[in-house]
Amino acid sequence: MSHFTLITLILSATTQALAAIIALRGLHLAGSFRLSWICISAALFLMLERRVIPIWHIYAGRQEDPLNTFIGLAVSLLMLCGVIGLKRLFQLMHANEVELERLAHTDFLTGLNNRRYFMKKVKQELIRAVRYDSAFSLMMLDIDFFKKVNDTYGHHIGDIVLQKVARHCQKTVRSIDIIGRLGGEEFAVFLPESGYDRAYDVAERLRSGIEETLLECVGDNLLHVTVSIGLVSTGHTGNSIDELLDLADKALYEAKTSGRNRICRSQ
Ligand SMILES: Nc1nc2c(ncn2[C@@H]2O[C@H](COP(=O)(O)OP(=O)(O)OP(=O)(O)O)[C@@H](O)[C@H]2O)c(=O)[nH]1
Repeated sequence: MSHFTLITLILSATTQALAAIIALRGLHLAGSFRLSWICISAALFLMLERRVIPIWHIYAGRQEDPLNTFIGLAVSLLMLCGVIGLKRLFQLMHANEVELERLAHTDFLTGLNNRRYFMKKVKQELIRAVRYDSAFSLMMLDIDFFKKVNDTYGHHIGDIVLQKVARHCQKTVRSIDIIGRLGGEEFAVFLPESGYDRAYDVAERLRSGIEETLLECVGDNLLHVTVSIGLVSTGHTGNSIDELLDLADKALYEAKTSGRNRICRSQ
């Protein structure tokens, strides 16, 4: 190996090792992959250039040529960087997958389950409820005169109201309850192991809690909203999720037409 090749290799190896260290501190997927690949290729190249350097010779004290010792150490370092880089790459890929899955299930504005995922989870719960003949309830909740909020304060404030109502719902229900944003200003909550009385209590806590809460989102002005709720409870055990939502929607419509800020039950 000529002096020129050697110096070029040393410089390139040092640069790559430094770049790999930077990469390990949070570089994105493609960068991490490229750097690991470069480190490992550089290490292999160095090994082949010296006709395969047995690294363990260095540690066993059998390597006498100082150049070989140096290249052996460079190979070890590059290999190490490459392996750590690969490990980081797999971690990033896994984190990306988890994040993509989360995004596919989540409503971007409120952080609740989106409609599709809500339906999927409720379908599973329904199968369980039918099998064990257990009680359940489903409620649909809609913010009253929400168009007026948007028209008066703007869409941005409307979004904040949606987020605050979503947070209130999340805080009020149990962790086993399934809550989702069906779209617009409409939310749904599925309550496993809950017959009408228990579900009505929860619905009333949601309704009164939102009515009493003054939303601090319009500068110094406090905003006040109410919700209407349609409730369907067991007795409809044989129904599909679509049929249940339809029943809850009809009850919600009744709550809207009979004055809003109230709970109506599906008959
Ligand atoms: N800020 C905001 N507004 C939304 C969003 N999605 C839907 N809306 C608005 O929600 C409003 C819904 O209005 P309507 O369906 O007339 O219902 P409403 O005014 O709440 O009246 P009632 O339901 O009958 O009490 C519309 O103005 C939509 O533009 C959203 O993500 N953000």
